Parts: sequence; C-alpha cells; structure tokens
Amino acid sequence: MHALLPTTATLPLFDIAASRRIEARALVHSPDLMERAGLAVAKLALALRRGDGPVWVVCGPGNNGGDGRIAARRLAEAGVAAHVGHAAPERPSLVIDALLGLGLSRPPNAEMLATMAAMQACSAPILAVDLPSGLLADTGQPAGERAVRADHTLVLLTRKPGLFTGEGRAHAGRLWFDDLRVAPDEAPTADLLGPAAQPHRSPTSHKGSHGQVLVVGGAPGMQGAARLAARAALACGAGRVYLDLLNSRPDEATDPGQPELMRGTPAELPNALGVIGCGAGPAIAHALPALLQQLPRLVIDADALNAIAADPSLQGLLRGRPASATLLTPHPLEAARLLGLDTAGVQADRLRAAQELAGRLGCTVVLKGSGSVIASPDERPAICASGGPALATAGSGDVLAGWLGGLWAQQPGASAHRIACAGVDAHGRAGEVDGVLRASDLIARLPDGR
Ligand SMILES: NC(=O)C1=CN([C@@H]2O[C@H](COP(=O)(O)OP(=O)(O)OC[C@H]3O[C@@H](n4cnc5c(N)ncnc54)[C@H](O)[C@@H]3O)[C@@H](O)[C@H]2O)[C@@H](O)CC1
Repeated sequence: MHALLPTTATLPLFDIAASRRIEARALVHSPDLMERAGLAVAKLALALRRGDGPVWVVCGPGNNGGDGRIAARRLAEAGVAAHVGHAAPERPSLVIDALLGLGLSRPPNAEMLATMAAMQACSAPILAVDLPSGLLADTGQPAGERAVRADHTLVLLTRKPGLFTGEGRAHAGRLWFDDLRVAPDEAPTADLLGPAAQPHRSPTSHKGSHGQVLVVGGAPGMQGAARLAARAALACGAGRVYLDLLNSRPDEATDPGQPELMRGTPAELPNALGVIGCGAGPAIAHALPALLQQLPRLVIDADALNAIAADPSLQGLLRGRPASATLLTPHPLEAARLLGLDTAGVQADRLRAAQELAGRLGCTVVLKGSGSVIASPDERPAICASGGPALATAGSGDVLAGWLGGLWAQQPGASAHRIACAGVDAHGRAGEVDGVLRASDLIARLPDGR
C-alpha cells in the first residue's frame, strides 16, 4: 500500500467494466481478494485513527461492505474496538466508509443519504474504502445529491478515473492504493499522468533551433492575456516569441515588461507555432480563417474557441487540418459551446466529453478543470493528477496555452497529444501551492522546457 499522489510515473486507470473483468479473472486464482482488501483497510485505519475511541465501520449491502466487515474483524484482532452499524458510537477515532463502492448503480436513497450525512457530521476523519460512497467511479460525479467527502480513500485493485477528475479529488481526500497483489492483465482505459522527460537541448543549439511561437490575441483591454501566453512560451525555452496584438496601435509596445518579446504577424511568420485566442475578443473571428489554413501547428484557446463554436465554417476548416496539428484548450463552458451542451452536460462525464470533442473536430483536446482530461483521435485519453485550487486564478489558462506552444515549438516532431500531456502535468505541478498564486508567479514556478 502506498500514497498515490504526487505521481512519479504515468499510471494505468481502469473504468468499472475493466475493473470488473480484472477482478473476475483474479478471483479464479486468488479467491481471498476480499480478505486482502479488508486487511489493507484495517492496517491503514490503525495508522489514521485519531485517539483511542472505537472505529465506526459503516457497511453497505455489497462487497464494499464486505471489505468493511473484514476490516472490523481485523481491527478487533488487533485490540481496537470496531463498531459496525449505521449509527455512530460515542467519540469514534475514525469512520470507515464501506457503504458503496464500485457497485453504485443509482442515486442513494433517503436512508443511505442519512447515513452519509451522519458520517459527515462526525468529527472523526473518514477513510473511504475504494471510493467515497455515492461517487461514480467512471466520471467522478455524485450519483445523487451527495457523495461522502472523505479525508482518505484507499483505492483497491485498480485505480478508477473518477477519483482524479470532476468532483473526485474534492471527495476522495488523500489517496492510497493497494493492488491486492494483482497485476492488471488488460490495457488501461486511460492514463494518469506522471512527469514527462525533458527534451534534449544540444550544446551546439542556437535560438533558431528552438522554434518560433506567434501569439495572436490581446485585443484592447485584454492584452495581458496574450502577454502572459507569450511570456510563458518564452520562459519555456522557445527560441523566438512574437506577439500580434489585435487592433493595437502601431506604436504600442509589445510588452514593456518583457523586452525579449517581438512583434510579428501570421503573414510574416508562416511557419511559426500559433497560440491563438488569449484575450482576443470577437476580433479573432476575422483572423481565424487565415490562421486555420496557414499556420502548421496551432494551440487554440479562449475567444478563438468561442468563435469556432459559433461558426460551422470555422469548424470545417478545423476538421480539414492535418492530424495532430491542432491542440484545443477549452474550459468546461467553452467545451460545452463547442459540443452544443451546457456545462453540467460536459462535467457529467468529462472523459467522454473530451473524447467526443476530439473525435468531432479531429484535434487534441485539453478539457481543463480539476483533473484536466487530454483526448486525441486514436490515442488513449489521459487525466492530469496534478494541480490544485491555486490554479483557479485569472491568466492561468493563458499561461498554459503559451507553455504548450513553447513546448511544441521546441519539439516539432512530437504529437499534439504528447505535448498536451507533458505541458498540462508541468502546469499542474507548478500550481500546487497553498493559498493564492498570480499567473505571472505561475510562469516563474514552471520548469523550463528543456
Ligand atoms: N469481489 C471481490 O473479491 C472484491 C471486491 N472489492 C470491493 O467490492 C466493491 C464492489 O462490490 P460490489 O460490486 O458488491 O458493489 P458495492 O458494494 O459497491 O455495491 C453494490 C450493492 O449496493 C447496492 N446499491 C448500489 N447503488 C445503491 C444505492 N444508490 N443505494 C443503495 N444501494 C445501492 C447494490 O444493489 C448492491 O447490493 C469494490 O468497490 C471493493 O470495495 C475489492 O475488495 C476487491 C475484491
């Protein structure tokens, strides 16, 4: 058993159907899986309990409850009082939530909800078995009006996608994992990202070796967004970074605080990597047909995404671009506009929404939000395990777009999917701070792109 985050390598995720198949095959050779699960829960419970009070074990009707009952027996064998039932004992030292796991199949009924509320009202920490009760393993959404908010979750046998995206991170608390000594014997449903290797930078390289980035955006009043993207691309190690500020005055400075940035236009830089849309406003719509047809690689963000959502002819141009030439970075509302849904419809199944969008538009898609999802046609989707609330700040998306552009400019042979996985994970790790973070400070915290 070990802590799951931060990841040190890319890890396999398995949805409910795959987890069931792996479990069924493993049970043939290892019929004692539930004993192993219960023992693992009891061991972690011993380490986590606060004080000398009894451990309250809340067991449901299925095998998740079975794990809980075995854990209670193991705790009793270790000399710790374990109270199994739906009513709290006096001053519990820990709550074990073994009400519902992988088998959650419908919104919890009133009785279940009342038990979940009682667990939540209890002052003891909550250790969830496999999944916080009420949370759907495939999507990370509560099945009904509430899911348990655990302090710790011990994930068993397989890592489930819903623990890492949507509401998963907010409900699971600290994540632990025990594979029950079973090696998965089929391909994962998705990848949980680990840190990417830094690309090689030759000692004989010069600025021309590290690519050109052209940031198009920053309409009057919103230049900061484009400047943040350009600064991020520069900090990432791109050889030359140019800004095309939309509707700007000819004498307007590119970026007074960043003298390395230059002015440029798509016509002057036909081979540059384009980062388009940050702070662009509606003006980007006029520039988009040429950008979509001329620039060989594009990172498309913000207002450019909204313009594409509103115009089927732009969607056609996007679909006509070569494979792996375009990377979209929508937040859930932008993704909803592109898919013709509302935000709740996207958030209900983030993996599916990102895959649907990638398939429809023939692009790599980074669906931002807690547990960003990266999806591309013909690639296994990935979920980003890094990041936190400090990233919920103005400009952090612009920094991501610029960072992705800077990474991609330096690695012209890399697929959009690979760049998205590397950049999103680095951005998330840089944003893991307590308290608040300004987007400019986020740039300073990102590792350089080498
Ligand atoms: N089978 C095994 O040997 C193993 C099982 N494991 C555990 O087993 C769990 C999966 O067990 P199950 O498949 O039995 O599923 P669960 O125990 O998660 O739940 C299934 C039961 O809950 C009921 N139920 C579903 N949704 C409900 C709702 N909203 N309100 C009320 N009742 C509801 C179902 O009718 C069924 O009786 C895993 O999450 C894990 O904890 C693991 O320990 C690995 C080994």
